[in-house]
Amino acid sequence: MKGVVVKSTGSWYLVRDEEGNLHRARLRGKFKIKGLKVSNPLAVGDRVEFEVEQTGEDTAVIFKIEDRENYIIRQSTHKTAYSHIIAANLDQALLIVTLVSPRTSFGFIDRFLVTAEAYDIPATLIFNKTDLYDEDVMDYQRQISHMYGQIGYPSLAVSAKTNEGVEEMRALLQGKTTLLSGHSGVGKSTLINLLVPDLALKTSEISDFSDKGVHTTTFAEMFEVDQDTFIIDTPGIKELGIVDIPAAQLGHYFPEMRERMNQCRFNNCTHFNEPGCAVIEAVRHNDISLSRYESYLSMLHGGDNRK
Ligand SMILES: Nc1nc2c(ncn2[C@@H]2O[C@H](COP(=O)(O)OP(=O)(O)OP(=O)(O)O)[C@@H](O)[C@H]2O)c(=O)[nH]1
Ligand SMILES: [Zn+2]
Repeated sequence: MKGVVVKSTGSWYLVRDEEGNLHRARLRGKFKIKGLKVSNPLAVGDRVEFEVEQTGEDTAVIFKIEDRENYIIRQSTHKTAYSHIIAANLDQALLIVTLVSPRTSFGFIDRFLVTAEAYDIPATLIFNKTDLYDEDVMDYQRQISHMYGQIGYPSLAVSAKTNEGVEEMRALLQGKTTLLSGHSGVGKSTLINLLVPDLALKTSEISDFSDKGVHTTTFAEMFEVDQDTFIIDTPGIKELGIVDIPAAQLGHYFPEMRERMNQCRFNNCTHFNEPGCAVIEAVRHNDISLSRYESYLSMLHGGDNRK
């Protein structure tokens, strides 16, 4: 049978078959990922082949993992330890942000976008809580959306309270597997509740299986919106684990810098204080937004990109 992993603990997995039934499964044999030490060989979103058999707690055995289109990992804070794959086979990532109550910082947004670039996952910004925006904040939101739109990140304004934009958000998700991310308090859970029918039921179905095992940390859960539409939630993960990006490479993950950097005088330009830097020139002329450039500098000098 074929299925998709909807929960991964590293020792056992929950697999949803094509008819929508859940199976608790283990992995047959050892699977290794080249050049990566991971604590879980299989992650939420992985497409697998499995057979059903009764082996103690687990009722299925996974014998094949299909090649991944992409995946995101969470790096361990200790250099020596293993990484954890958060999710695989994502079509897109939506970052939920708010301009009031709480206000999401540009630094946070831009680190998320750099991560999405690094993993090659299209990203969209969702501005939630528009019911709380006054005219000035509305204007500001439109300006920010315009700025991000110009560099290739679409956005959508929604309110989980008034339902404004929620149908458009549903349309964005349609037929795709989408990672939803956002700072605590932006309304991610409220939106997921609006978007996923019978969410409470699905959550309890999934946790029914979890209760059979010892307590294990999971990093992501996948919910079905409809037969070919899925949402991946990452509870407790504020930021995606960013890959280590050398200083000279960081600009590649800012699309508006990437398109200008071959005009810099030095080909190893870090766009900080080098003479003849095309990026700095573009910031001076407002062709690159100052807030994006500030995020870039803060990542460049932050050393540890995860901060
Ligand atoms: N006014 C307004 N309040 C909202 C909206 N969406 C969510 N909220 C409120 O914002 C608060 C946080 O919402 P949650 O859905 O719990 O936020 P979350 O992002 O899941 O946060 P964590 O559970 O901490 O990860 C709750 O009090 C919600 O009722 C909205 O569109 N407008
Ligand atoms: Zn430069």
